[in-house]
Amino acid sequence: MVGYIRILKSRSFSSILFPIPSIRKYSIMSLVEKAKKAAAYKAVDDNFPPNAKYIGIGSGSTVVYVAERIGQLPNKDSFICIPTGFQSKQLIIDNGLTLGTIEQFPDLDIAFDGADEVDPKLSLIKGGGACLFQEKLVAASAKKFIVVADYRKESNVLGKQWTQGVPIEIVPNSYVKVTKDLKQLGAKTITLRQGGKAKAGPVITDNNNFLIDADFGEIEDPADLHNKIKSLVGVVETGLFIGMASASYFGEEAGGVKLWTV
Ligand SMILES: O=C[C@H](O)[C@H](O)[C@H](O)COP(=O)(O)O
Repeated sequence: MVGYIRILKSRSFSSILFPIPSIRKYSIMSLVEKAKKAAAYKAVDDNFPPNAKYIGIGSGSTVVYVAERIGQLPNKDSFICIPTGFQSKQLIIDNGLTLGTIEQFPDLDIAFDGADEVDPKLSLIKGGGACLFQEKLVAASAKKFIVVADYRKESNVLGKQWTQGVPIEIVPNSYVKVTKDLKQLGAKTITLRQGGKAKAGPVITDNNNFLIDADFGEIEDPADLHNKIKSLVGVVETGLFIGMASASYFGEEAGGVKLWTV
């Protein structure tokens, strides 16, 4: 949306139009950013276990605020943070937290992560940032898994808000076969995710794999769909996270934070 500022020149009363392309965009973005930050801070404040030793830190733009809040804790030297990918590792380092690996510490007290879409049973679509496999490994290793998101992620049925499709991590040379198999499963569109301006060719995940986005429309039975996709040869993991999260914090457009639990 392009806006304009009209400058009146006092002498001639003629006017000049200057484009202000981003004023509206900035105000919307700052609302979303505020919502993400509010959700992340509240999620950490409500859930961070006082004597926690091992913490999973997810990926994406909302988790940035989780790492920031955890980095403000006075006892931040007393626990170890386990990342879900490259960006997550940087967040841990940049916030002065102690970095560990999931191989060293496979039993986590809690993990925090973002989501692309959340339904009332706390089934999730994740992987919009191509990090789903390590995210699922970390979430599955945690006693408690908490989601942080903004209001755009709330949904009554998965596939309604996140319309670009279910992210699926696959072994690279299987993409033609998996694409055919996903068609058989009823996917409406199947896209091998591309790097866009940043890279000619497909996105490569932190695990050196490819990513497919498969749009199944509204997903009535996410667990069933996950199981069917997961059983295809070549599929490493799906972005459907079922029965893993215990709470989801949503920063609201009007301010405040909404909590969904199961
Ligand atoms: O691959 C990326 C992850 O699943 C993210 O947690 C997810 O895409 C949500 O990211 P954001 O907080 O930026 O919306």
